[in-house]
Amino acid sequence: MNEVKTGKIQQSLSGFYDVLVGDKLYRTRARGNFRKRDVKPLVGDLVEFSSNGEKDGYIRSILPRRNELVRPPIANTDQAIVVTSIVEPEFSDILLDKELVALEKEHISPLLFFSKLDLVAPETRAHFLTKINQYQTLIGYPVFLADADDVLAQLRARLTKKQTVVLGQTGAGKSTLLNQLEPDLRLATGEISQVLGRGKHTTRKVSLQKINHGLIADTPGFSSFDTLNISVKVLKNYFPEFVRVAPQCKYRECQHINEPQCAVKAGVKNGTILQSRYKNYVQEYQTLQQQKPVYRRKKGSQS
Ligand SMILES: Nc1nc2c(ncn2[C@@H]2O[C@H](COP(=O)(O)OP(=O)(O)OP(=O)(O)O)[C@@H](O)[C@H]2O)c(=O)[nH]1
Ligand SMILES: [Zn+2]
Repeated sequence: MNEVKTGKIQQSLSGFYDVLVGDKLYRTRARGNFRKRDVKPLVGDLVEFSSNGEKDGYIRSILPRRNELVRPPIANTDQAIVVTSIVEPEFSDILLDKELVALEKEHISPLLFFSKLDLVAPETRAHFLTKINQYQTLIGYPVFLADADDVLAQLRARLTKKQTVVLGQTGAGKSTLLNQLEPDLRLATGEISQVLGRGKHTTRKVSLQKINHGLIADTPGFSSFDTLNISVKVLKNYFPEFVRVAPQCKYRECQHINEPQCAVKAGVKNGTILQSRYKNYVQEYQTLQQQKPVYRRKKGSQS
């Protein structure tokens, strides 16, 4: 008998989609007519599928997505652990801030995890800690340090009933963290890297794994960040600390660039907004502005 079920795509493998329904996994395909419609099912998608067997089925529809990331390709993510190393690869606030903007745009909550603090001298560590902690105190992002007591328990507690992605530069320590969080996953990541060999991480597939009553996806690392696909006018909306003070700017549409009496610029001056965040905002603003010039229609020019 053909039965319609709803489940979540756990991984996709050459035309097949593994769909999780509770604890059960179904290997499904997308129907021909469905494939023509130009919507490709993504890992994380909630789908309706018909099944007349114990283990297989056909996807009939994708339920509306709450959000969608392009890199990694995944839908319906609640939160992201952004793994950033202090060295090897070297800390870059530009890269971090770009990642954060991409997440804010999709309403995905960032958790910031900093690795390799043990590899630097105490003075360097102290210098970085001041900066890192400001992401929590001045912006509000939860900060986790790889070498802090109890960091794994704290992170693990955050994973319950959530879909989490682990993001970060190649070599930042994503897989290392995941294996510490869930030692059962070690086998899976070990197998994959053996098959693909070193340095072929970019071809690695995204898949959701069960962890502490939630789901987590390790993702291929990146070595640089794509250009943000954002309209220049709304970039400011993805800096939460700007959004909080913006009502105090003189102009309602203040872009926090050249306008007088700007609360964001005042915040940078009095130390309540990180200087580097503002600098990265201005830089990104200019980049986006050059890419997509804003055409303003002159008043009265409509015909
Ligand atoms: N000393 C130290 N080494 C670390 C730490 N975290 C990760 N490493 C090492 O850094 C290297 C890269 O870590 P991975 O976990 O493979 O990094 P990744 O982010 O998964 O990298 P890709 O899969 O290539 O994207 C490994 O040799 C780890 O042992 C840390 O906190 N301290
Ligand atoms: Zn302003």
